[in-house]
Amino acid sequence: MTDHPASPRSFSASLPLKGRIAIPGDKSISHRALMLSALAVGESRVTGLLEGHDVLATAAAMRAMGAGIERRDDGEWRIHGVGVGGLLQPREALDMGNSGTSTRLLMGLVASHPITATFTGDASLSGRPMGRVIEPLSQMGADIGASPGGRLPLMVRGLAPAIPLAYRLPMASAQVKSAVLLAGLNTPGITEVIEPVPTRDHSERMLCGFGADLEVETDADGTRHIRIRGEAELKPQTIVVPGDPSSAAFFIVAALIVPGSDITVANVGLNPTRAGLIEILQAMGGDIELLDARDVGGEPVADLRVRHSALKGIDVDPAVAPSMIDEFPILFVAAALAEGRTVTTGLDELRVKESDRLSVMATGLKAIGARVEESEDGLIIDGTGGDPLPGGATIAGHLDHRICMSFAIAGLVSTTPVTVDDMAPVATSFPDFEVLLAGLQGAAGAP
Ligand SMILES: O=C(O)C1=C[C@@H](OP(=O)(O)O)[C@@H](O)[C@H](O)C1
Ligand SMILES: C=C(OP(=O)(O)O)C(=O)O
Repeated sequence: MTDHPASPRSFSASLPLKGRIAIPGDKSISHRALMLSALAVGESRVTGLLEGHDVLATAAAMRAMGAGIERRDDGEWRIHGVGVGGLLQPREALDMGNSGTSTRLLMGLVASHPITATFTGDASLSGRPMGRVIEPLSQMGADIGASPGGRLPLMVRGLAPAIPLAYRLPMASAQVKSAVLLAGLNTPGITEVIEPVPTRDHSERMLCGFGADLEVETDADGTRHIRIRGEAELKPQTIVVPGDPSSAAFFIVAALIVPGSDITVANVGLNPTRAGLIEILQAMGGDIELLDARDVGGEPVADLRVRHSALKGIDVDPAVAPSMIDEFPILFVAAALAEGRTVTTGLDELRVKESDRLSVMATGLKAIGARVEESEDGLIIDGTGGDPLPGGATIAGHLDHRICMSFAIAGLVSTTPVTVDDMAPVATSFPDFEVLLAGLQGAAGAP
């Protein structure tokens, strides 16, 4: 992803979206399935793995550290783990591409193994702060040399045995939590993460599934204490990865705002630590019906029927933010079409994603005629009440897949087409995005 030819695309006013699509595998769960399988003793099998560039970067890194990872023709992945403590010294730098999750979680794994690894990434990832993981991992004994500002490229020299730590998260970050827990896997004794604000819990769920000794205690005020006993032996698993709610979000919002739409989005993961967007869109008046609620691979899943709706602006409670942190760009598009004002606050974490998502969304939405004001930690948006946006601008995607997809959807409700300067980054999380979109548009035109 570092250097690629740009793929500009224009998106224009759409016919109603109709039909049914299945959402590909969850990115967060896919990363963890590969990492934990690579640390189990024996062969794990994973189906539904997201085959986006971010997850493939994790697969390549785990291979470079000794795991056997292959994809069969039927789409199942087979992973031969090396056992906790068994990671090998990679011969070359680990190229993390655009992926913050790969970088931060793998830094955690390397930190408690007797190996040294260099991490590199694309221009977006090289601008993101790694100090948040460097700090706790250094306290556990890892020696980390980073570029100025705690950025990539950086080198982690692990320490084995590492020093167990009790670490209180200074920001709501599942990546930091997971980095410390993964370092704790090969650390003698108990490593504890204290989490004042709950974030996605896929690491905890999957570590338990692989047989790690992990317990969670919740204080009366909601603070979670997650304790893992190290030097664990992980048992290989068969994993089915549920669909990614963060990918589903683009089609859910698209159906809500494109007049006449009625779609079913199948296989959507609804882990409560990820499902905040559904709650907010329903509170805005979105017609979203949950069908066939079930359990897939230890995670709640349902099919969602979504129909065009007259949305109303809302004050989004910042407490919901961690459970929809990647969905704000597309929520801002929904808000731009709603009637009245939407106010978001407490979103400073959005400034350190693949791009500064507050500033990039504010600039782009203004360019296509939305009424938006940027504050220090959120956006204030006055919607059109369902009228189309003027559109007619070229949007810089800043190597941020979620920005690119958000403006693609905005184009569907714009009078003049919206051009995204480069859709290539979408392949990091959702390679089939445009194919699925075309399918829903095609179904509308079908007899
Ligand atoms: O742990 C994870 O898989 C992720 C955690 C979140 O990041 P932070 O931990 O930085 O909030 C999220 O934005 C990212 O897309 C995936
Ligand atoms: C923030 C994201 O991912 P990462 O941090 O893994 O790059 C995302 O997918 O929106």
